[in-house]
Amino acid sequence: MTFTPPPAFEPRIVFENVSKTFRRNRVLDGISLEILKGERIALVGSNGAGKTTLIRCLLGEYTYDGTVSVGGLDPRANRSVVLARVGFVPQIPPPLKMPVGELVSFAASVCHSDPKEMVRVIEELGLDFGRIRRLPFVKLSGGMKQKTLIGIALGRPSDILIMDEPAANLDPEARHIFFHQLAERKDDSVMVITSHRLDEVAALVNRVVEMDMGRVVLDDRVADSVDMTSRMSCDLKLVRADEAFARTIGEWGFEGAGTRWSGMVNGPDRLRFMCMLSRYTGLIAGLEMVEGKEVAPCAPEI
Ligand SMILES: Nc1ncnc2c1ncn2[C@@H]1O[C@H](COP(=O)(O)OP(=O)(O)OP(=O)(O)O)[C@@H](O)[C@H]1O
Repeated sequence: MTFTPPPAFEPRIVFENVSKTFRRNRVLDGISLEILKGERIALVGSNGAGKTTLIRCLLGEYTYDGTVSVGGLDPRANRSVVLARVGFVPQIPPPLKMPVGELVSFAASVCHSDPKEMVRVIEELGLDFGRIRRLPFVKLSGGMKQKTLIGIALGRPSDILIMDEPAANLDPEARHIFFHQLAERKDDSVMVITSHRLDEVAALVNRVVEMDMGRVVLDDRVADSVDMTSRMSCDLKLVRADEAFARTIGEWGFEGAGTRWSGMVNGPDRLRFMCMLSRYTGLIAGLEMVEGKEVAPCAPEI
């Protein structure tokens, strides 16, 4: 079977003075933002800052005041065209009862793409599609749902990729593979990834937009230096053994005992790792981190 994807459109998103009010609650307050081809945006902010609402506006799900343009189109008036070209991983998986196999076929038909490619991404993330394809989507674990939704979003042609807290439920190996998959599509599209923690996504992006109470409070370009596919080999020496540290470093997949520990950290996880280490500053007697491309087991998610 051949698949003819809808014509590509310009990977560009523009918000002009966009406001959104739920009853009397002003959730977006005059947002203006232009996102261009090649930009990978971390949309960060505390709970309730308005990140998901902004995304729902650009997907054409909500009415709003102001103007939103996605690939030159009004997403409200052109929802099906926009959704056919925008890959989306939602924060909360929809409670769908349909079997996983049907969901993938349905999603592929909506965006005129080959379901096999979605299955390939899902399996790359570590799911055995043959075993889950007859299960109702709603019965999958949180991580399995997220892997399925990532597969659907990445396993299709798209000019714009929107991900709302996509890595929250992924196991460590899947996180590493997911970073690889994002690295592959790095340059010619637009990516928006939301998180309430910048350290989670800092290494994946080249621009940070922070929201607070429905406004953009920071818009910064960041150095595009971290190799998303790299891993760092790390050796740690402590001044003394510590039970709490041993537990935490064990959760990162490190091996060792007492005062000596070693393990691998995903390149994009390095900031999170250092944040964790900073809690134990007084204990650290020595630290060596060396970037490499090893394929050894990596540091698990905390
Ligand atoms: N459908 C809705 N009806 C009414 N209020 C809503 C609706 N969706 C969001 N809100 C409110 O809008 C505000 C912003 O919510 P939003 O989900 O956009 O924040 P967020 O930045 O994505 O937060 P989080 O990091 O917790 O996901 C919150 O006060 C929320 O209660």
